[in-house]
Amino acid sequence: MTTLSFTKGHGAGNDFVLFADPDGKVDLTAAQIALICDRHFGVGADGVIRAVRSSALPEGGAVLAEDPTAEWFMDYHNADGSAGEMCGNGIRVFTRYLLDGGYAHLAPGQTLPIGTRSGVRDVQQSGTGFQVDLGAWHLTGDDPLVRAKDLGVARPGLGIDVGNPHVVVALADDDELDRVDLGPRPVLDPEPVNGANVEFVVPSEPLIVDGIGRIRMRVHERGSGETLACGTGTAAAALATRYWAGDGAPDNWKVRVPGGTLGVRMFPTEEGEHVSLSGPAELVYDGELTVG
Ligand SMILES: N[C@@H](CCC[C@H](N)C(=O)O)C(=O)O
Repeated sequence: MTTLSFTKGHGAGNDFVLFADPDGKVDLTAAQIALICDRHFGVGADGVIRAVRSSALPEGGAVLAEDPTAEWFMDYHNADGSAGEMCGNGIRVFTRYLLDGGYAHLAPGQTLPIGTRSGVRDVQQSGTGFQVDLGAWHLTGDDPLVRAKDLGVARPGLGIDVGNPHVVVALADDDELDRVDLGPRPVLDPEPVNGANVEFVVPSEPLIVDGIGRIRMRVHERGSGETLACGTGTAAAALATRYWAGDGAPDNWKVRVPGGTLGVRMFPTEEGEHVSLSGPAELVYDGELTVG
């Protein structure tokens, strides 16, 4: 039996169980993680985040080679126990957890480098929440047809990688977005080799206000099902909408999701265009759980 002190947190309703394991001694199985995330038999969450020192993990070697100051690694697992490369809401909540727990410090204007399975990600304060540079993005070329319950005919998807894989589908209007049933996992044809998170988007009316693009989005996350928000998914959705909109489309976006609104910004760097995500990060309560 392992007893863990945990904290429950969320970013725009995308919720996580977080615990500290600085020296990498707690190795939960996929079944244990799935039980913790179960909303009836466990704490209930979209994922589990372990705060572990990069130096205590095999994956941490690459992280420390990229940035020797990336002391902390966000060890993220989905609700079914599968490992995720990156979590855009999770990393903001993780930052709040590190700061409130005294594991790290972040002065205004500074950045906190955090290790993830998709590399080092820099986080900084933004209003009452945080902004994370998700790094360089790319079209994957995996553009499957997507079938979802109550949506009628299959729709074309656009594959986008922002550190983890996404397929974005444009819907006609709010009625379609409200109608689609994301309980069952959408069927992708062909299925990308590593699976994908699937985002459904509609443009707001008007699409652009004061130079900022606006869309609504719902998501079915790989390994977690429908969630109230997906940070990397909002970045993929904004990138896809800008791609479809063509020349003159803005680089700043507001993405409305069932759990709130997140900001997305695209900006040039020496290694190509990066995309950043900003939004809230809340810690809700502390508890103790025993896993057998
Ligand atoms: N909720 C996350 C994404 C979590 C990982 C995802 N389900 C995957 O398997 O890639 C976010 O906020 O980005």
